[in-house]
Amino acid sequence: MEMAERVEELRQTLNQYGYEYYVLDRPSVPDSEYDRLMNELIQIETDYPELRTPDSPTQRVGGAPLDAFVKVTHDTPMLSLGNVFSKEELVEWVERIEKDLGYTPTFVAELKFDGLAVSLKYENGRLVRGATRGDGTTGEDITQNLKTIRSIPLRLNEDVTFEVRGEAYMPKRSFEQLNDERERNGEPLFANPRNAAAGSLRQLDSKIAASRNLAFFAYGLVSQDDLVASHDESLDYLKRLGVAVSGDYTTCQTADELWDYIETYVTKRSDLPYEIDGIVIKVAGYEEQEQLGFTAKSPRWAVAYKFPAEEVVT
Ligand SMILES: NC(=O)c1cc2c(N)ncc(C(N)=O)c2s1
Repeated sequence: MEMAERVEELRQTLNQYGYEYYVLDRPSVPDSEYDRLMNELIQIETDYPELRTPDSPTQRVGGAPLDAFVKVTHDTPMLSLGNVFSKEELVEWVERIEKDLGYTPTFVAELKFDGLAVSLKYENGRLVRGATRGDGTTGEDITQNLKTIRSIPLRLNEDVTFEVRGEAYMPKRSFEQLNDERERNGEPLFANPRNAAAGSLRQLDSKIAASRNLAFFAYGLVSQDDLVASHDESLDYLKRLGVAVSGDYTTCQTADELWDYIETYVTKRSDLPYEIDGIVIKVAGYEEQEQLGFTAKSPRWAVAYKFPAEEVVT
């Protein structure tokens, strides 16, 4: 078989196995099979360096540490969300939307992951840039570190060009293991998974980021073309492309349904393998989002219900 064909075949197989393992958490082959194919690809790319490309699964852990992060400007600002802290405030927010639209739209309720907001730019299905939110307009290029996150695909199932927005986070188990290790080494502990994720993604040496077992959930996409017509469709579309999307979202028709969803997670959140600090509620339809627009710093068509701060058990 032609070497280039074998390389492409190995890449597609390894990307599929990686997706099953890291995104679906449902591997279809034993680790030994994955490692065998990965070693074959590494060997071929070593013998034929011209066949090695940035989107190869062998290129997840970058080269030499950076001296600094390059600043990037977000074509579409990464806005922050307005917050509500009670059912009354949530009902007021829903009523304002009903008044603006003249009817009650469909809402999507999702988990609010407590990590670091990031932007992933894909061109023709390949990850070309990963960046932090920064101040919403200017972030930092942390592509090398984000490529080490196994649930971030380097190559999508379709050659689309768009931007994915989501949260890079550290699962609770990774956080506990990291702090146990730091305690053994007499290093300062991280206060919480969010700080640990932020600290990991600020590392100039991507080998350190790669060692921190970070994960990622997409929660939106930005595109110039009309790929989908609503937010819930965008989540299904991202899943189809091989991007990690949390399955814990639901559509709601009323404030009461939204509040029921919030209440289930007030208790359920402690059982989740990652931290959440609230529930994000969005108007589902892109036309309604367009109609509602933005305030100076936040969308009018989305809000975050923040859980009460947990009493710290001393
Ligand atoms: N700042 C933002 O727009 C968002 C921030 C977050 C977050 N931290 N977690 C989840 C979502 C979501 N499910 O939409 C959003 S949206």
